[in-house]
Amino acid sequence: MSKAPGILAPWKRAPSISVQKGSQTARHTCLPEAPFRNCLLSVYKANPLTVTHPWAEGLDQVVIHVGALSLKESQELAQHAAEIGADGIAVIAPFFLKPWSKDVLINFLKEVAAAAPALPFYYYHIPALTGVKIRAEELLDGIQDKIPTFQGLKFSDTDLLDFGQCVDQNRQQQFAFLFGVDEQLLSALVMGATGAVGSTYNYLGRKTSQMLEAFERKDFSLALNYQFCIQRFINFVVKLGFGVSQTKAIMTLVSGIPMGPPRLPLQKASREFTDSVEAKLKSLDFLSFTDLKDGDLEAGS
Ligand SMILES: CC(=O)N[C@@H]([C@@H](O)[C@H](O)[C@H](O)CO)[C@@H](O)CC(=O)C(=O)O
Repeated sequence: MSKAPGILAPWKRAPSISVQKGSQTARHTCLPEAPFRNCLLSVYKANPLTVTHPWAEGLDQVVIHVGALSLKESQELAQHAAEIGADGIAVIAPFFLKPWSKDVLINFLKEVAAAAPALPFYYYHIPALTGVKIRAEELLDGIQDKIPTFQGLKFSDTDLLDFGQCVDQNRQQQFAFLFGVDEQLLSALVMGATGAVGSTYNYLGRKTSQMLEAFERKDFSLALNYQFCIQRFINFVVKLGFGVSQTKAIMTLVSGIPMGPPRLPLQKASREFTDSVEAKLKSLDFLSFTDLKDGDLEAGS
């Protein structure tokens, strides 16, 4: 894995990218649907990512999310990911017709993984959105016997008991444990997270990098200060109402790159939201005035 500015040692085994946009530098794991969650399910098929896509340039690795509601569609996406040279695939649990037991979910994942047998496979655990609450710790028990390409887990849940047990019970494996609750990342690092994937790293990269550096230096008090600072921002936007549309609006605000409007059924974030966020980012010293770019806020919000 190549080195890049802002790379920190705990992120060794995770497939990762370094993102540098203006003053925002961060290294984080890349599941392309995270920065572009509209790609998840509905959009990917119509607009498949390619590893030569401008967004993928300079990335260390590209892991493509191929989850879908139908097994066949998921397998087709997995094959396509292999054909275009992805470094791995990730899959969420199907959530309309849900798997109700660990064995059923494993069988579904196994069939998807088998469609791209040369690619590392990641399970994307996000029960708040899928409604599939099978504990990750149970799922990981013996998973490589069923899915030999299993490489790791993206864990987007606040259950740190479950996350900790995933790490603790798999110490002999070289799995990637990628954490997805940005406001709790420090706790997950203590538990053994090897990487992170999250929406806020697209614009809070610098503060997150500083937290990771402090953690690496074992300056836990400073790391906690950074985590609290990040929490203050996330707490603020959660109270205003925070989701994919708002993420797009903030990314446009910070980067100046128009992210485009969200697709139905999502509604674009209001101008009032964007204005409040801009003021908050400045008051928390996340951004100076010059960091903010003149993006096309209409297109991006
Ligand atoms: C439920 C959810 O959206 N979680 C986010 C977090 O990054 C989240 O936005 C952040 O922790 C703020 O709560 C990620 O884990 C998932 C994500 O970014 C994605 O799939 O697009």
